Amino acid sequence: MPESTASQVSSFSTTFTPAHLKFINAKLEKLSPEKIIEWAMISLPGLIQTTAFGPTGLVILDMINRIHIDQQSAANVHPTPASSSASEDESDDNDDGHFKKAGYNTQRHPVPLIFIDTLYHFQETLDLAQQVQDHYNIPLKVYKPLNCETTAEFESQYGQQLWETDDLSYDYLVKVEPGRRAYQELNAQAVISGRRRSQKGDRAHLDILEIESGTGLLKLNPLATWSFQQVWTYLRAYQVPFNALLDQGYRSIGDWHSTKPATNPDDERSGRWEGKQKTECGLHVDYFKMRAEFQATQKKKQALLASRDAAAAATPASTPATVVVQA
Ligand SMILES: Nc1ncnc2c1ncn2[C@@H]1O[C@H](COP(=O)(O)OS(=O)(=O)O)[C@@H](OP(=O)(O)O)[C@H]1O
Repeated sequence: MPESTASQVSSFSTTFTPAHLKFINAKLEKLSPEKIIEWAMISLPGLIQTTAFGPTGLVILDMINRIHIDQQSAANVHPTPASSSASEDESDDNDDGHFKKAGYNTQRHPVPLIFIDTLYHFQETLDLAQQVQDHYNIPLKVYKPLNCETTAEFESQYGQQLWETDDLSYDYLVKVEPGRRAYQELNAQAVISGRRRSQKGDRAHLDILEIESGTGLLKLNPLATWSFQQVWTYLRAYQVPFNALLDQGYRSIGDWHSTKPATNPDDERSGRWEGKQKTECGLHVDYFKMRAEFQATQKKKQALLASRDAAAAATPASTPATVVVQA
């Protein structure tokens, strides 16, 4: 990390107060996205990137790929959790051994990359995921809804079109839970996301660095200040692969059933959840609140099923029809 960046934002501490956070954000606001990412790669332990391969995430991915940090600095980024059972090979890896075990080449791409496969993505998004892995020669960690490999498996457990009947449970099952599982498995302490202020709605006042209450998980939004046009210009200038649907008027791309081309040129998320009040999928809202609401919904559903079963059991079996046999 160049001296200038390190000294501009140097007071990171995992126990910082809201005042520290404000101070750090004031410093980050003055840095370019590249410098913000560089700072995070050096200063934030357990840093990962989560992406749906939206244009913003692709710019971030490309920037990460262009940043080279030395081994000593990498040691600060991904400390190995203390493990008495580490083999000699693993202990030789020392500082970045944890992520090597998880299949990441910390030399080439030091920030693990995760994708939550909801099982309802467009084929174009899945193709792009493969294209990006090939282009950058990076491993991708894919997380799906728990115990579900296919849409058929998901629907056999939760029914068809769950997003229509119970969108909160749908969001929790396909996005929120897999995301949390990813953070836990990778020991993530800081997560890079592709949100920007110009995406409006809840994102209009987004801080570059956020801290999640209750968990202390850090969330970094390095392109918070960029417009769609800046993102697009970068993608073209650096020949970054992007989703083929962008050429068909799509701007923000999630599940196929909740995504249309943008209907308002001034609002890139106007094609999401058309006709609904909804503006977020749950990944970026209060996790504990979301989980509590999901659990309450499940309880209600179970109570309803139990009362239906009880009612069915209390109904006397219908009298078999009498068959009159004519002599
Ligand atoms: N499926 C999935 N897997 C991993 N990460 C994901 C996913 N969906 C959203 N994100 C993260 O949220 C960023 C904003 O996404 P969106 O604008 O599409 O909104 S939303 O999250 O779907 O509501 C998004 O930014 P991009 O990296 O530009 O895709 C990611 O950081």
